[in-house]
Amino acid sequence: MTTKLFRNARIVTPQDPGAPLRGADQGKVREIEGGALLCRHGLVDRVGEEAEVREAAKGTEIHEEVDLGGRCVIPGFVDPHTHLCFAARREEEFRLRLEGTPYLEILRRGGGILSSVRSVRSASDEELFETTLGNAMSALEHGTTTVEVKSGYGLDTETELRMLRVIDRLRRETPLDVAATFMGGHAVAEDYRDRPDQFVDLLCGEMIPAVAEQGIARFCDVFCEEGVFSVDQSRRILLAARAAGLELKIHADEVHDLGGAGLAAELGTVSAEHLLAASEPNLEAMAEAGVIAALLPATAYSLRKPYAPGRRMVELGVPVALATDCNPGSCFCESMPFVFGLGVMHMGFSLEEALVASTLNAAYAIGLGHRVGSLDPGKSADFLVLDGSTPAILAYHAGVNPVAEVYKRAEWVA
Ligand SMILES: N=CN[C@@H](CCC(=O)O)C(=O)O
Ligand SMILES: [Zn+2]
Repeated sequence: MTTKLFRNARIVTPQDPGAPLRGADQGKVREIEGGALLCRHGLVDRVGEEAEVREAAKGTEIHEEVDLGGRCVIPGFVDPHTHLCFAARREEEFRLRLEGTPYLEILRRGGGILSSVRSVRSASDEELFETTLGNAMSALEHGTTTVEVKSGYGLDTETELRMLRVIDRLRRETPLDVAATFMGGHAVAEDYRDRPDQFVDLLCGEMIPAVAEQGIARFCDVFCEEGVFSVDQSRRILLAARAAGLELKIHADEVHDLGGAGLAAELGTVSAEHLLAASEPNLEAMAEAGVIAALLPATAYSLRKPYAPGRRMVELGVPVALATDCNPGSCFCESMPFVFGLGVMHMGFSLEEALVASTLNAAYAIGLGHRVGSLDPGKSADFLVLDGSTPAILAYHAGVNPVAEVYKRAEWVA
C-alpha cells in the first residue's frame, strides 16, 4: 500500500454531511481549481488546493505523483439500480416496443421479464457470470465504481440464489464495490400465473428466509405495478424481508400510479425507484419520510415515456439519485454519463444536482454513503478523470464516453 498524490486537477465533489443532499442542497458541491488529492492505503487522506495538500503532507513519504493535466476530477459514479445480471439480450422485444406493443403487454404475454427468466434458468453459472461481467466492465469503463445489482430473473429459490452467488462473484473478482439486492418479487413466475398470492407465500415463506440465511443480499426489492404485484402484495413481501433483516427498496409507480411511492413512505424504504407516474401527495410523503428517489431516465428514454418529475422532487425536498436501471428489456444502458445527460437535458437538474444525484445520493441509496460517493477524507479514493475541464462535459459531449480514466481505491482500473 502506498501514498499517492494526484495533482493538477479541477476537482468537483459533493461534501458528505452524513446524509443525502436534498432541496436547496441537492446541488451543493465543492470546486477546487489547481486541486490535489492525497491518497493513503486506497483512501482519500486530503483534498484541496495543491499547496495546502502538500503542506499538510509534509513529512509523509509520497511514493507516486500523478499529473492529471488540468482535467476535471469527480467521484466515481455510484449506480444504485441495475439488473445487469442476465443471460440474454431482448432485441426482438425492443423492436416490438418500437412498433407499439406496450412493455407491460409483452410481460402479460409471457415475454419481457419472463423471457429473461427462461434464459437465466437455462444458462450455466459460467455463462451467466460471463454476460454479467461484460456488462459490469462496460459500466466501469463509463465511470461506475460502485454498483447495485438485483436478482429477479430466477423467480424460484434455486435460481434466485444462483443469481445472488454470481453477483457475489462479481464483487470478489472485479474492482467494483457491489451491493446485492434480492428481487424474487420481480414478476409472478409462470407456474403461478393464476395464483399470484401463492407466489407471494413462496416469496415470504421460502425465498426470503433462504436469502437471509445465506447473507448474500443486503436489500429486497419488489415490482409494485398493475398486473405484477399490488400494493398489498408488495407490502407483504417487503415486511417479510424486513423481518428477515433485509433493507427495502421498491419499483414504484413506473407505469401506473398504483401508490407504490406512498407505500415506500409508509414503510420508510431506503429508496423508491422509477416514480414516473407517482402522485404529488405521495412524493410529499416520501420527502417527509426521507425516502431517496432513484430516478432512471434512460428507462423513460427507452420506453418513450415522459421523464419522472425530478425538478419537482427537488422542490419538494425529496433526495434524488440517478441510476441506469441497466437490464435487457426496458433499458439496455450501462452508461452513467448518458443518464447524467438525460437528467440535465430532460429532468431539469443543474449539472451540480445531477452530479450529487449520481455520486453521493446514489451511494446513500444503497447504504454506502459512509464509504463512497464523495472525495472526503476517509472514503474510498474512487474517482474519474473526465475528458474535459468541468462536469458539463458529461452532458455536452453526447453519445460518446467522456470518462478518460477511472481510479478505484487510488488504483487506475480503466
Ligand atoms: N420494471 C421492472 N424491472 C426492470 C425491467 C426488467 C426487465 O424488463 O427485464 C426495470 O426496472 O425497468
Ligand atoms: Zn429496475
